[in-house]
Amino acid sequence: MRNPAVWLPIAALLLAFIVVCYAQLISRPAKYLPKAVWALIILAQIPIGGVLYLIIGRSERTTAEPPPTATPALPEVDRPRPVATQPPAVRTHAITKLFPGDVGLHAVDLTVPARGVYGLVGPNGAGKTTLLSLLAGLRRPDAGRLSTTAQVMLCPDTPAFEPWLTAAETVELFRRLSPNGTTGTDHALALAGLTAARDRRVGGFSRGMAQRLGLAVVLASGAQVLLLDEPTSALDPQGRAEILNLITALGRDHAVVFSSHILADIQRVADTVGVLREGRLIYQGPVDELLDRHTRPSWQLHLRAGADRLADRLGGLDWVAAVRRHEQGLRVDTTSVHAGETLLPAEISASGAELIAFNPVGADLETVFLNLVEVQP
Ligand SMILES: Nc1ncnc2c1ncn2[C@@H]1O[C@H](COP(=O)(O)OP(=O)(O)OP(=O)(O)O)[C@@H](O)[C@H]1O
Repeated sequence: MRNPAVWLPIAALLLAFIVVCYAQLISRPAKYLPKAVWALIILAQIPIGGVLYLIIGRSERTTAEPPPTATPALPEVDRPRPVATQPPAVRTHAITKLFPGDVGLHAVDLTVPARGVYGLVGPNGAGKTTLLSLLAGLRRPDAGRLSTTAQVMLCPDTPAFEPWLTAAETVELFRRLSPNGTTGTDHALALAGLTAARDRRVGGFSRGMAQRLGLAVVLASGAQVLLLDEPTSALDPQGRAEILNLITALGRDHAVVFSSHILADIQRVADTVGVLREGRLIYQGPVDELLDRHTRPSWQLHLRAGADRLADRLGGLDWVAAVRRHEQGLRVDTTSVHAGETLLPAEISASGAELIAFNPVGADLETVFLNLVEVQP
């Protein structure tokens, strides 16, 4: 090896290999570790470090980077509105992921605004979790493309952490893995409502506390796109209200994608909604627009007696769209407000039903969702 004719070409090859690795590191997002750490590994473990980086550490240009860190500002704010002038934070083009039985996702075109809360809804098995895992880069699509302009962080519905770490150590770990960390661990824990549990081991956490810890980790990561898979599913009513307020505030500075079965929560905090059914996105747009477009005039009738008689009578009328029984009486959908206001009282009177109260029903996402999911072919 003392002969320069032997080691010089080898050294030149290794140098060229390192240059190639660094060029890739600069031009692409890195996976699993921050870029600075990969840079050290490439240099310290020639050439194994470079090979390792090229195989597992190099990310596609279109997928999200691992979580960085920054302090999310969380002022008390009104419901956020999407910023139309900024490019979307995430966009998918005909993204497809199929599992045996032709289930999964079929050519979904999702557009998540740069700021605001995007509510993702759909019945069980509609593909919400699959879509979120594709957005987070945890799964590769079978077809289609995904583009993001910002870093993405996913909080699964049942986050799992090392049981022997405390809550503070867990958040601190994620914070330190992020290269530009400025978010205080205690601040993130406080926002997620875990200050009192900061020094408790995570192994003893309830499901609701684990969900809160997942949110604290997401906050400490500083990612700009936050994917929250059913973040309130294990929380009590007070906890739900707290987390919904937090999500609302986060939507001012972040793109938050929030999946839930609790449609009242989505209606409360989301400004954009995407409805998935059997792996297809059947609606995407402002929540208010969805409510306006799909809500029929509806009336709540509180009856002391005669509900069945009245329901039979209304069933055959062409201005009545639907009649549903409930404990206290009937809910009647009409084809127009005018019909409900003028014709319905006359029918109630003619049927002999004993009316206690007659109220118009406000537009609610749950009813619209059920109509969309059941009625659409
Ligand atoms: N790893 C997998 N292997 C096979 N099938 C899968 C896999 N992951 C998801 N699926 C199927 O893909 C479809 C979508 O599942 P997904 O979990 O994304 O739905 P979801 O909308 O999140 O449901 P839920 O509301 O019940 O959580 C389902 O039919 C599911 O059975």
